[in-house]
Amino acid sequence: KDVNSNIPAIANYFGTKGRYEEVNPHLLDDILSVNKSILKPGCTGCTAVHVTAIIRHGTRFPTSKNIRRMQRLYDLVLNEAVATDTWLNDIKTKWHMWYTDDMDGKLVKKGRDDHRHLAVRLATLFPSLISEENLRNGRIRFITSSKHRCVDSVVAFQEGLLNLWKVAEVGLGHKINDELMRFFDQCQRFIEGVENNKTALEQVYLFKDSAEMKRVQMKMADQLQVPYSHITTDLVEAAFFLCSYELAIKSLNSPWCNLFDETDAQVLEYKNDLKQYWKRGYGHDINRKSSCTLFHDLFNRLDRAAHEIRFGHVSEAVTIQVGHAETLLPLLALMGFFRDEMPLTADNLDMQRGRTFCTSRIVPYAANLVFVLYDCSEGLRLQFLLNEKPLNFPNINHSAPLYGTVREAYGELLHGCNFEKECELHIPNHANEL
Ligand SMILES: O=P(O)(O)O[C@H]1[C@H](OP(=O)(O)O)[C@@H](OP(=O)(O)O)[C@H](O)[C@@H](O)[C@H]1OP(=O)(O)O
Repeated sequence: KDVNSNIPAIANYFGTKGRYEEVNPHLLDDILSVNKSILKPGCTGCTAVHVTAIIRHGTRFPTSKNIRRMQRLYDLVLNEAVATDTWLNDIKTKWHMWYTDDMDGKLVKKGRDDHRHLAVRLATLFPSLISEENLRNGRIRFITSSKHRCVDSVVAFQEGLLNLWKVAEVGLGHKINDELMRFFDQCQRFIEGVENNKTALEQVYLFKDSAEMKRVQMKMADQLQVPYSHITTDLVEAAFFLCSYELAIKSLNSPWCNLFDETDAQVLEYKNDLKQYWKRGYGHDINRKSSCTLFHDLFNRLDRAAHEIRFGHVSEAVTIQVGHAETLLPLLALMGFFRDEMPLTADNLDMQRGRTFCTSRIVPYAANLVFVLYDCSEGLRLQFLLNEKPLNFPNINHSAPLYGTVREAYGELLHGCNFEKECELHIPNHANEL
């Protein structure tokens, strides 16, 4: 059966729990296909001299928080739901709850394949940089978050390269660096002001009580023929996530998907986007300011390559950095990508249907930000690829502008964006404050 026909219509609305294939559907036919024409940075005599790739881990299991919710939903369906439809009967008699608490966000086999295949596609795009020779002579550096799903992803990425070149283990390593890949854990102002501050996600809570969400809850209760009060927003989300995980992990169009149509899915997608916007995106300045460390690290690498190429040799040809959706989103916001005119709020879903801050399109599993530095006849150029597709820097109308133009555009951040200053907690000293 054609694999594409087995994809639920709502698969494009799974937000940060979406498959990479939904963002790049051509990969469903050929997982290793690349489009080299995107690399023509619109100039002559260009040679790629450095690549930095900041990559989200691959497909993972649900976190324990969501596994518990899924178990509660499954129990409710088994004990209370009246099965009239075939799909509901399938949930009650054929499907079983196979997720267990110990899975807690760990990488799944599909997630390892996500990174193995991404490694091969990037090596195909940049054969002179992501090469066996550069791997052997230590010109490819691997950095990861300490979380198991990220460590397992970077190992899978390396396996993809070793398999491609039919090379036995060459003692590859990776450096764990949470200061870079989990910067949000070390930013006091973020921890106090957002992570541990319920009011920071007020719009998410308001949306949970919105008419749009109530409609989805009541529809689900009606389909299951259970009292409205038994279907909370958490259980609605658990059903939505079950559909997303069954597709992402097992490529199945699960019976759970029948609970939602595209209108319902757009409501649940917006709820997730509200969470990401207010916790990782433009909602609070500190969200993006906490990524200053990663921003400066990126441009320090690019600057070093730009300096070294003048002497004909770039010491670090490739940097592979593996993190989380919450690593990529704040950096994208700091650099001005996907900024809507209007903030995302609980009451403006209808006006935000065409929003640019849409995590389903930006950060699926294995999402990746790739920065390519070219040495061209007219100077150095920088190209940005998001999920293997070119994306212009904000307010720069060129697919690979001069590197100096990009540095100028980010001049204020390059000369500022001091992590310590941005993240320190301002403890009012009453004597001075008076
Ligand atoms: O809703 P869950 O518990 O899955 O949220 C996870 C994050 O998953 P996401 O919301 O991005 O789908 C997870 O991000 P990931 O990129 O590592 O998958 C994050 O690490 C984890 O802490 C949960 O985020 P939260 O903000 O703590 O809910």
